[in-house]
Amino acid sequence: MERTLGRIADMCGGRLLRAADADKPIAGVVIDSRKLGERSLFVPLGGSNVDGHEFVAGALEAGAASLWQRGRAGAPEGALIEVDDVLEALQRLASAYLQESGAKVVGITGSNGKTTTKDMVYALLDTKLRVHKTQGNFNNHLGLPLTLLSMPEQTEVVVLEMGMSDLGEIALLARIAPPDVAIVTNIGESHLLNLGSRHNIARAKLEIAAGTKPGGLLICSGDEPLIPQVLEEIKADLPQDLRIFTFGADAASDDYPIGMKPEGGGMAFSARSEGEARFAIPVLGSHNVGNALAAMAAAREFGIDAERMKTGLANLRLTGMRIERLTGVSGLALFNDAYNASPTSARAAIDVLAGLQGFASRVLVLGDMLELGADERRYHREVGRYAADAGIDAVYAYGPLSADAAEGARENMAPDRVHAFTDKAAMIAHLRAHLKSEDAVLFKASRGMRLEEAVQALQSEPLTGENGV
Ligand SMILES: CC(=O)N[C@H]1[C@@H](OP(=O)(O)OP(=O)(O)OC[C@H]2O[C@@H](n3ccc(=O)[nH]c3=O)[C@H](O)[C@@H]2O)O[C@H](CO)[C@@H](O)[C@@H]1O[C@H](C)C(=O)N[C@@H](C)C(=O)N[C@H](CCC(=O)N[C@@H](CCC[C@@H](N)C(=O)O)C(=O)O)C(=O)O
Ligand SMILES: Nc1ncnc2c1ncn2[C@@H]1O[C@H](COP(=O)(O)OP(=O)(O)OP(=O)(O)O)[C@@H](O)[C@H]1O
Ligand SMILES: C[C@@H](N)C(=O)N[C@H](C)C(=O)O
Repeated sequence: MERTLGRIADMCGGRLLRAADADKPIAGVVIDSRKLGERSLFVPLGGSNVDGHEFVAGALEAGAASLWQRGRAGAPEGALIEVDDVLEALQRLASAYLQESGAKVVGITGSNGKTTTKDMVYALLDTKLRVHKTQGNFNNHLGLPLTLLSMPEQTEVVVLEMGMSDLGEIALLARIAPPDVAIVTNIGESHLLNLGSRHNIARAKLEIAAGTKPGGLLICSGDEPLIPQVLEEIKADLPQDLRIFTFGADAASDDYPIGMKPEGGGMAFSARSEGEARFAIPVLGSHNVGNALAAMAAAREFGIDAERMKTGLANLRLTGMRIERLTGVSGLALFNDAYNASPTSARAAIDVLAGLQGFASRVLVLGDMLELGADERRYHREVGRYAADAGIDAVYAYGPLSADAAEGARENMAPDRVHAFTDKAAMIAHLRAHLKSEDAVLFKASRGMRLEEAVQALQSEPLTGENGV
């Protein structure tokens, strides 16, 4: 974003403290003073360690401009814009910049699949349009505005992940960036701790529908009964002429896969919406075919045809740690699905593992699934039982909650095939001593468990058992 400081003051609802700075050229917004340049606008935010205002004087000395919280003492001399609330000013600036750019908005929310679907929508639109997308997981009240402010001026479509962990959060994000196309991937159990019920998760997610532009398109799962139920409850809040397109497993939805099968390390499928065309995605899992159908529906809205869809999906570059296939030095097949976990995504991961062919053993390493609220132990036990019923050959459970997953697995697995740990190093040592190079191991846990550390260990260290190499 390039604007004069005076224009930025107008865009964010602030007051320029020195009129002489009105024509100062600004290129880019930063929230970390260690990354600014002389044409930056520094936005000082509070954090768990320090308040960014402590770095404003240094930013001005470096030639940058800065926001300043109205009423805060000690404002240094320099190119300052005084605002009522720094975070709100950042959000207003981002929204104003989006409106001035004229870019269309694809907003993506859901308990699981936001990042994956974002990457897919980006890959499809990028075959024809100038597209910008959320980097990593920057999907909240701070990440979304920063995504917008990093958007090139000529962007035609911006693809935004919209995350939440409480009611009202998606509504805020949709106010900052009202979607032309809104996607709700699924309603799972993520953040049940705050929301209390899946019904409330659905209400929180469908705030994106209420925030969509009149005549806009809502693309959502047709397999989730809570979605039509909540849409009926909130129909008075929905925009005029909202169009709804559903994707799901069968003909109960507007679109569904035909002839879906694992192929070449990913999935191949046709779609009811695209006739005889065959598509391929370089990632396993029927749930990722569902994500692809949602992404294709969004792309269709922007005139992307089947040939471009084939190209875009084939060239998909998926953000890491989403069933990411890796190989250990021993030749062991590793599937790193350790970015995050909830019961829905854990079951999806187990389905992928159970469907793998050509491996001596299929091993699940399951870490705790966090933020699930009062029923967390039951959810873990049910996932462990699900793994046993799916025919997984061995289950490693890591973390205090995963002890319940181990109990659930033992309901239908030999006890010597189920191992529970609270010490990551001990689990890694046991894995290295008992895995064979012909095995496949899938890792699944919430972000807070940092299970990727076990993936990295098995990727870089040899196996030590009698069959290890
Ligand atoms: C404000 C900020 O920058 N926070 C980040 C910062 O946090 P920390 O508390 O450590 O900051 P400090 O106290 O160190 O510093 C305060 C500020 O001062 C700046 N500063 C510091 C030193 C200096 O010399 N100069 C400086 O200018 C500094 O830059 C600070 O601004 O660092 C953390 C570690 O890197 C970051 O994690 C933290 O970022 C916060 C959490 C954040 O919200 N970041 C967004 C960009 C973001 O989108 N992060 C996503 C995670 C989003 C997420 O969790 N989404 C949920 C759903 C939504 C939940 C919602 N309720 C919520 O609250 O998020 C999901 O399930 O997906 C990400 O990074 O993945
Ligand atoms: N439609 C889906 N149904 C179930 N699980 C899914 C689905 N899509 C992705 N997943 C799984 O959920 C996990 C997270 O995927 P992804 O990062 O794309 O979702 P997200 O919504 O961005 O997650 P988070 O909210 O934790 O950032 C991965 O393990 C992935 O395999
Ligand atoms: C913080 C939120 N984005 C998240 O990832 N929560 C999971 C459950 C975790 O912290 O592990």
